[in-house]
Amino acid sequence: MENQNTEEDLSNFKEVDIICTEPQKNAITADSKPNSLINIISGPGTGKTTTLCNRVAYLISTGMKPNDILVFSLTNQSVKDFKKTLCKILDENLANEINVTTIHSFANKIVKTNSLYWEIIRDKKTIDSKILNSILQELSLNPVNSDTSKNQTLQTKLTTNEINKIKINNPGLYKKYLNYEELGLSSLLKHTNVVYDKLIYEATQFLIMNTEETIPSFITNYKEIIVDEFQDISAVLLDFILELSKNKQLTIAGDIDQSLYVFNGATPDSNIKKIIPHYEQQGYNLTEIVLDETFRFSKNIHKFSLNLLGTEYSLIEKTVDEEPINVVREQFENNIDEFEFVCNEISYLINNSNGIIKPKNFAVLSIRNDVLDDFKQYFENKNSEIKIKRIMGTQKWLETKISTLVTLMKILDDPHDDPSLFVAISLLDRVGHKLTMKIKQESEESGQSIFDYLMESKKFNKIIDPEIFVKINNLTNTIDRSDPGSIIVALTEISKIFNFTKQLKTKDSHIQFDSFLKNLYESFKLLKTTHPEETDLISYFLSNYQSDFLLNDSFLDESLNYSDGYVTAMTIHGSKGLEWDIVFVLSTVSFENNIVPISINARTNYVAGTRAKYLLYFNKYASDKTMFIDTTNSIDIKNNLFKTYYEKTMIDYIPKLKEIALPNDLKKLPIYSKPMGITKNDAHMKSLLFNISKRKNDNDLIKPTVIINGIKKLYRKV
Ligand SMILES: Nc1ncnc2c1ncn2[C@@H]1O[C@H](COP(=O)(O)OP(=O)(O)OP(=O)(O)O)[C@@H](O)[C@H]1O
Repeated sequence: MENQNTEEDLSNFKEVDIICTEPQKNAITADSKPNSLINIISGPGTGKTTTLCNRVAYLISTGMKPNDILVFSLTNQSVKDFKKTLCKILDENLANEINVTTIHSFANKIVKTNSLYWEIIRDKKTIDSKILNSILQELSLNPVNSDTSKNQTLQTKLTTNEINKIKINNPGLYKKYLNYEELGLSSLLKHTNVVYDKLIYEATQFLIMNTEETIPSFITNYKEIIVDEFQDISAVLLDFILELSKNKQLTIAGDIDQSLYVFNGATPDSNIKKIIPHYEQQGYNLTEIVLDETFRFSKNIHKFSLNLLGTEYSLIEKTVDEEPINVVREQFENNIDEFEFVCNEISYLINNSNGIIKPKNFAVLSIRNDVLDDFKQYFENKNSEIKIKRIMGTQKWLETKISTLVTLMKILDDPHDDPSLFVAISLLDRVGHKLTMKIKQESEESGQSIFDYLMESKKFNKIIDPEIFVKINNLTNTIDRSDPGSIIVALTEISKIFNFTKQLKTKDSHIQFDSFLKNLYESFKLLKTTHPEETDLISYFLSNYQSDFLLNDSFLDESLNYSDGYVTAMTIHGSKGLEWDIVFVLSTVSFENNIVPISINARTNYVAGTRAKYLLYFNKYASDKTMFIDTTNSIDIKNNLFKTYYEKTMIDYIPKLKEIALPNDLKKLPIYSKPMGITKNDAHMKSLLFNISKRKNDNDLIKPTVIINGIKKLYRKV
């Protein structure tokens, strides 16, 4: 076979059978062919990620090289989870050779290597008044007079929400908007999502405009592209993926019903409507596989979740066989009562389980960060012996102005890094976009870096104090790159030089700034213990902060190593793809002292409800009543006494799935139980202990339905 080397390398590995279900097997072993699509449709806990990882292992066992496979996921967290699962299946060194990355990080490399970077941060064209008008029309705003269109800019008009509205309702128009480089530097900082889309758009354009010969091999060398979390992809991302996977095998997996990022521009419906015909019409190979068995929960949680979604169909045929426990639906008058209840339940379960139930078995989820912060405080005051941890799903700081600190760190790393200095000097008083462009152009003409040019030509001295460059030189020469303290001091100094703290206008952003520096300091200190050989922490940080664990506070926790773990408190959005034995979903309707109501849609509820393996508490505020989980009475429904949050489900998007789906009888309510903390209902405790301890003794209760062996096997180090 062509991959001699891989086969030789693999001789060091032991063969292990893949244990999986029949549909999983079909997805794992489907042929990898150019211009071919495998669409894995999968509900919660049906092994989407596990199956994709097994597929990677299988492909390698059939002779593919690790660098023939490119795996995309959407967020740093999901990339991390994918890598973790891959390491459990493959030998760690082999697993680390597979490129698992976010789509944005990969596109960023394409754009950077092709010096399109400048194009992105520069105003090129003025927007066409026709396009501007169609965008305004889309938003039901007044049209502009074509005479004034010359200076019309969208950046002052559109909020992030408005941009997202165009993005979702009219992807074609949005792409035109991206093409018209109406995005000045200030709007780049304002609409982070647009910057990301612009990046993807430029990378796609690069692929379209170039041929196989002119595209660097690191972009084209892959044979198979795998995309996890496909449901959360936007139209702009889909274009990029389709372009990149030309002549390659594309394998996608997702669950539209768990798509949470529609507010952020994900377009699961139009993506499915586009990708399937794209392959069908060209006569390409298309394989659709439905994973029909969940390994996460038994039938009670399944029925409850389907009712949360408001769907009459289920694609999951088989649930877990454990002792079923009823879902608890308890109501509260205020959040102190709710917090008190949750705290009592957790300590009751832990303290009466003979050590079988541990803090790590619990998660407390909410749609709201502030509620979780309050809950954590309450919990710590009450249960000082049980540890609780707030996990942040996304690296929030990357979405804020604080991310400019990375730019400043790049200058500390290398003052001749032009793009960074370009951004930094625009932070200075009296320095506008025009002047920075002039400096850039002149430095280019002189053949010098911006730093050298400004130091040597004294032309801009009146506006930019030359002392700045002397100070930066001093900083970069004296900084001890292996010393966390020295780096933080230098970062604070350079922030002062560029007036950065002055730019942080609100009290919140100052608090963020301080906590970011503190977090960074702790991460660097920890890094020194985990990677003692690393002498240049700055460059380690810069090459890893996008995709790695640094700054992710769950990383800090791993080293804390509480013997029984901690109770996790996190947002529903952050919890996607994760699972716990016992999950509390806090009520979502505002209480009196929390007056901003947050609307929650069916999919968010569905993701929250399907995080629990054995026991789910789905709390509610007293007056909050939800159709199909609290009532099926048609008169109540007619009188609008019960809310609906329902929207289209997977079956609406792919109607042919109805043929294989099972009915879910919405007219029958799932059965609820009384909370055991109040009634001390030991029947629940018994089932819970039975399930948790049985799993421990029985190697996670894995019951193989199909074993792929004999011909194809995967490998793990001996
Ligand atoms: N064939 C199998 N036999 C036993 N357990 C399995 C099998 N496939 C997957 N699992 C287990 O099921 C659980 C869920 O798997 P995984 O996280 O891959 O599902 P998922 O579909 O990606 O979940 P989600 O939809 O929530 O993101 C994991 O604990 C995994 O180990």
